[in-house]
Amino acid sequence: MGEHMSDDAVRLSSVTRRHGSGDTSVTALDQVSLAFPRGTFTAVMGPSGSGKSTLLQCAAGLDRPTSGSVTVGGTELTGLSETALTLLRRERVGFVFQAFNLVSSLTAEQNVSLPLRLAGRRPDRARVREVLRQVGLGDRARHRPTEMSGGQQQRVALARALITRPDVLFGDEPTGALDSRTSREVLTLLRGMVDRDGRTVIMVTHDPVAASYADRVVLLVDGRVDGELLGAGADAIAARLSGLEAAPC
Ligand SMILES: Nc1ncnc2c1ncn2[C@@H]1O[C@H](COP(=O)(O)OP(=O)(O)OP(=O)(O)O)[C@@H](O)[C@H]1O
Repeated sequence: MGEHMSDDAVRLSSVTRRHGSGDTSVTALDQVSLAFPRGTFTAVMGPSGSGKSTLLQCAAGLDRPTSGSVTVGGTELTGLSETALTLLRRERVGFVFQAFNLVSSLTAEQNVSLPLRLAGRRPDRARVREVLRQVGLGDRARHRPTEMSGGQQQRVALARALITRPDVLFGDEPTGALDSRTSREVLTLLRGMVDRDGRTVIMVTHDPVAASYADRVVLLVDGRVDGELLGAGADAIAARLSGLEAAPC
C-alpha cells in the first residue's frame, strides 16, 4: 500500500510516554495501541491524569513517545526531524482547543487564512469563504473575534483547523468553554464533517453529552486503554465514567 492509502487516519502502536526518570518518573501512557479509522469520530475520556492530553499530543506529533510508534495518514512520526514534524502538523493535522486561540486583531477571514500564510501558501479567498460558509459563518468573514459569540469564535477556530484539509482534526475539550446550546451546535458541525465530508475527528472531553456525538468512546485509566463504548448515549457514558471515578486507586 502507498503511504496515503492507509484506512486509519491515525494509529498508535504500543505507545508509552514517561515523564522524568527513576523514582519520580510518571508513566502518562502505558503501551497504548489504538487505531482511528478515516471517517470516524472518537471521544477520549477518563479520570483526571489518565493520559488523555498526552495521548492527543503524541497522536498529533506535538509530543514524542518514549517508545512505540505513531502514524498519521500513513506517515510514521518516529524518527521525523523537528522540521518535518512541524510541516506535518501544519499540513496534515488540525486543532481546536477549549480556548479558541484566535488572533484578536484579525478578522475571521484572516484568522482562517493564517495556517496557509504560515505554510508560505497564498490563501485562496474563495476557499477561505467556502470553509467559513461550511461552519455557518459566511456572513461574518469581516468580523473580529470580539464581535462574535463564543460559539461563533469556536466555529472560526474550526474553519481555521480545516483550511489545510487535514487528515485528522483533534479537539482538546473543544466545547469546554461553551454553554450547552452552543456546544450542541459545534458538536453537530463536527458530526456533519465526519458524516458528510468523511473527516476524522478525535476529541478529548469530560462531558458525556459531548462524547455521545462520537461513534466511539475510548476510556483511559492510568495511561492504559480500559475499554471502549460504541454508539453509546450520554447516560450510558456517564454511568461507565462514574464507575471509573469510583474505582479504588
Ligand atoms: N510534562 C510533564 N511532566 C511530568 N508529568 C507530566 C507531564 N505531563 C503530564 N504529566 C503527568 O502524566 C499524567 C497524564 O497527564 P495528562 O495531562 O495526559 O492527563 P489528562 O487525562 O489529560 O488529565 P486532565 O483531565 O486533568 O487534563 C499525569 O499524571 C500528569 O501529572
